[in-house]
Amino acid sequence: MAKASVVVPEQVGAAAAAQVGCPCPGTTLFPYPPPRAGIAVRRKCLQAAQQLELGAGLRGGWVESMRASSPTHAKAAAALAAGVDEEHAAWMARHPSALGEFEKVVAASKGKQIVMFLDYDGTLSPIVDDPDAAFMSETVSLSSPPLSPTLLLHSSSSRTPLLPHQMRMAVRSVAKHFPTAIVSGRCRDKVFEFVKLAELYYAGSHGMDIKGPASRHAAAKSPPHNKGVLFQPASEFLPMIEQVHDRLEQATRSIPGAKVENNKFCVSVHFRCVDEKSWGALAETVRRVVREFPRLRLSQGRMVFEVRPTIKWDKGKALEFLLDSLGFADCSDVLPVYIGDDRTDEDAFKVLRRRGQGVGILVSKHPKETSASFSLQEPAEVMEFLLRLVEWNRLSRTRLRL
Ligand SMILES: O=P(O)(O)OC[C@H]1O[C@H](O[C@H]2O[C@H](CO)[C@@H](O)[C@H](O)[C@H]2O)[C@H](O)[C@@H](O)[C@@H]1O
Repeated sequence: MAKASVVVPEQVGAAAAAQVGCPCPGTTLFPYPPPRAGIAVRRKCLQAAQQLELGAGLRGGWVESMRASSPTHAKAAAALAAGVDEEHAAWMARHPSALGEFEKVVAASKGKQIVMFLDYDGTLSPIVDDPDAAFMSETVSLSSPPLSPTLLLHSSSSRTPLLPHQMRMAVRSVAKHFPTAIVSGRCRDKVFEFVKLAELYYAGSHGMDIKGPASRHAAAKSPPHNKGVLFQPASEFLPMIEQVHDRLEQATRSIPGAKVENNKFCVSVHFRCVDEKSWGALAETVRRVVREFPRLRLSQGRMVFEVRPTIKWDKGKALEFLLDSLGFADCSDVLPVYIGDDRTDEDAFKVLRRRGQGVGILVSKHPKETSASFSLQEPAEVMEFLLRLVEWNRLSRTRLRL
């Protein structure tokens, strides 16, 4: 089987890298150059995060790692080092904008079926303080007349703020053209409540809860062996997750701003609204509780601790499972496109790299270590990218018919 469809922007990056004096313009995998103190700071933070996961960190290490998950802190750390702009330009050379390199992305899909994988928080919805308020839509009913992708494309490219319902319309349009899955750390029901599109695949709890389209129309279009797909590799952990959730809620009650979220097969402990002075105490509390459950592990996302089963399952495995379910196991004529913003999305980016197949796009305004090939700055750009894909596919199909 030929697997030649991975899109790596080296050629694009090399010229730009030369311009900004990047020391290793030809590197292919994990090409992030470490020349500056800002990077060293983040590397230290990353090591601290790994220590945290292993449960071997010192209190200072945890707090550093918590700081690294806050863009404002990461930015401040980078600003301490000289040449922030240069660092950013070098990073962009490695991970060019998927909008700027749109033609290159779609060229890779020639003769292939695009399959879309979309993270939720920070990708389809902007990051907000209250996790229960990360809406895609709050004011416009689903019965509102749909906006055409072309209209949306024009309104989004003018950089006006996103209307709350526009992203849902963009995802709906994309799902009409390509099989589309939402892959989220949230529990499946909750992410469905936000997205509200029955025609999509949903992989909640970091991929540990996968379900196929609920709408009859979409289910009818699914491959026959995949109707009603439901996969829950961590179901035996349900009682344990309930227990750890209750323990964490009780143990963190005295820390103002801490919020524990039950995501069914995993638990999130948020510290976005916790005073930085209490971060050390919170990290220690969470770690103490998780130690009571040797079959659970601790990792970190964007200002959040994630507690989950030790099983070898993550967003990357979910991506592979979904490709298989869609009938693309061992196929060279498929181009998975994964868009995400968080550390947990790196598992999926790594799978694309390993398979040598697909397009990984990191959503970030700031340089980050990543296995993604391309970048987009924020959800508004994600929407623009989705709409361009729809428009491109519509035009290509029209051309084929002529
Ligand atoms: O995989 P994702 O869909 O990106 O989910 C990861 C976590 O996202 C949510 O938390 C994040 O977004 C919140 C709302 O913007 C923000 O307040 C929080 O600081 C972020 O970490 C969600 O609440 C978590 O349960 C997910 O695990």
